[in-house]
Amino acid sequence: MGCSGCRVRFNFGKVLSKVFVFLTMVLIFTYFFYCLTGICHSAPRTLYSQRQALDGDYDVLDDRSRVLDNARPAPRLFPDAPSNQSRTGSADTEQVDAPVQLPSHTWDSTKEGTPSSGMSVSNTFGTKRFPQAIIIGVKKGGTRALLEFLRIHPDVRAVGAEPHFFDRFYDKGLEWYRNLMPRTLDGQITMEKTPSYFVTKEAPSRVCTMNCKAKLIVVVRDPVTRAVSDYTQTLSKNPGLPSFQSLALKNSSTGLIDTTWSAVRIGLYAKHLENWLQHFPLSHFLFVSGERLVSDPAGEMGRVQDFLGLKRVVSDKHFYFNQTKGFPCLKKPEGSSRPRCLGKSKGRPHPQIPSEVLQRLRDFYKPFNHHFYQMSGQNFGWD
Ligand SMILES: Nc1ncnc2c1ncn2[C@@H]1O[C@H](COP(=O)(O)OS(=O)(=O)O)[C@@H](OP(=O)(O)O)[C@H]1O
Repeated sequence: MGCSGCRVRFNFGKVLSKVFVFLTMVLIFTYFFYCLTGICHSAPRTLYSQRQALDGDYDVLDDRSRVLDNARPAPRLFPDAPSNQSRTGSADTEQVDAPVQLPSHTWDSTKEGTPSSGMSVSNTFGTKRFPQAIIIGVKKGGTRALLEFLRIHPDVRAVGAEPHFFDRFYDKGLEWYRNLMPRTLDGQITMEKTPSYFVTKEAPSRVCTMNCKAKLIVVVRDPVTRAVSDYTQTLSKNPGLPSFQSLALKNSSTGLIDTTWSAVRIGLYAKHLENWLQHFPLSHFLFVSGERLVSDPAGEMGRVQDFLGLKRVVSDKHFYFNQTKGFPCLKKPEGSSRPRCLGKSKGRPHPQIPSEVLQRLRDFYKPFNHHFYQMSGQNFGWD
């Protein structure tokens, strides 16, 4: 009697250990399945993203908005949106920024999009494709605002951080680049923005090697204000920087402009555009006014959506003017807790620059601006 009780307990123990082994195998199998479909890749922060966080133009909010973008459910598609080219899929490489304290009015996607909590199954659907449209410039033109406004569109998926593939990381190869892209479904557009492409000599031929049909967006802003904005950004990281005028002028008595200073050189839009036009026809470009993106974001977004062949989804109902920020911000999306403005690194107050220095720069840019108006067929009214 006692012995048969032992046997029952013994058998029960065996069954229990078998169940345990079975469950462990199910767990391991499930883990590998998710790894194969890409989810495990989301957690670690790559060396590359850390490098970007240290980079001059990098906005820490950007990566987290990318996490949100990759985590949101698959959006509804519009049949009239352009179709994608590449169809091959590969593993995800999410980039996750360390949490930082954010002011309540800034873009904050940490709550909704942490890799542990927010990874929806939509992440496993779709295909990583090369971008069909790229915001190639210009630095300090308003490129971040444009990309974030575009990301509201259900048919646009974009890399949050700047990949810098066609200028800095080209030797990593096209597959590396495609792996950075979010997955898209048919009819969705893949996008990225790296404003330094516009002034990179090799970028046009490299972009053409990837996709000669790519649509190219350039956000342009008065080159004088742009130069001051560029200087303000550098100054914020290096408070010991010499004055704007000492960098902009070769010699204060002659008043000659130093075109070797990147803050000045980037504003020679006609010169950079000439380089791009050797590889792409003008019809592939859309020039967005950085000024109108602030004064009339919905109007400018209408042009951008038309250019991309998208239905006009982003409209004036998405924006409001935030008096504190001094810029348009996105209205509180349904189901979200707060409205969204760009971070502190966008819309910084500019230092006072002597008016004669600004005037000297204006005179210097005038012929280049006019040449650019002729080339682009648009008068931006900077002078
Ligand atoms: N909605 C909104 N919110 C905040 N800022 C806005 C917005 N729209 C355009 N801008 C202008 O964008 C300027 C920064 O440009 P970029 O995003 O291209 O800068 S960067 O090259 O990525 O560093 C930034 O320049 P500064 O004002 O000099 O900081 C802004 O003037």
